[in-house]
Amino acid sequence: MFTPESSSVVEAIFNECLDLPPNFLHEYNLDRSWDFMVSLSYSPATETESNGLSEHQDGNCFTFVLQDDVGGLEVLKDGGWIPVIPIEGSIIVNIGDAIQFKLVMHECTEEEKNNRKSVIGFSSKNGKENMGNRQR
Ligand SMILES: O=C(O)CCC(=O)C(=O)O
Ligand SMILES: [Fe+2]
Repeated sequence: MFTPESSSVVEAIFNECLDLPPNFLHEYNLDRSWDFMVSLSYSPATETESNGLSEHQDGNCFTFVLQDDVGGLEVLKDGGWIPVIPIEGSIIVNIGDAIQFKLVMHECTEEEKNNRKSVIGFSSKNGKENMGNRQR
C-alpha cells in the first residue's frame, strides 16, 4: 500500500491539482530514504484512561493511513471535529506540513469497546525541520 510508486502517484495527482510545474513535487522530495511506516493499536478507552492520539498535523509530505473498521480518526474543519468514516481496507491520504498547501489538523480518539488498528506510511522529506511539527 505504501511504496515509492504509490507516493509518486499521489505526488503526481497533487502536482497537477495544484497546477505546479511538471514534476515539481517529485523533485521536491527525491530522497525516499526518509519514508517510514508505523503500525498503531489503540486500546479501548476506559472511564479514566485514554491513549488516543491528540490533535496534531503531520510534519511530512503525505501520510497514508490504512485503517480498519473501527472509528476514531477525526479531522478539524471549520472549528469542528469531523469523524472519518472507517472503511476497512481503505487508505486515507493526508497532506503533511512539508507540502504547506492545506494544514490538516487531526486526532485519533478511542472507542469504548473496540480496539482500533492502523498502519501508517509517511512519505517524508529530508531534513529534521520538516519532522519537527509532528506532535504526539
Ligand atoms: O491511526 C490513525 O488513524 C491516524 C494516525 C496519525 O494520525 C499519525 O500517526 O500521525
Ligand atoms: Fe497524523
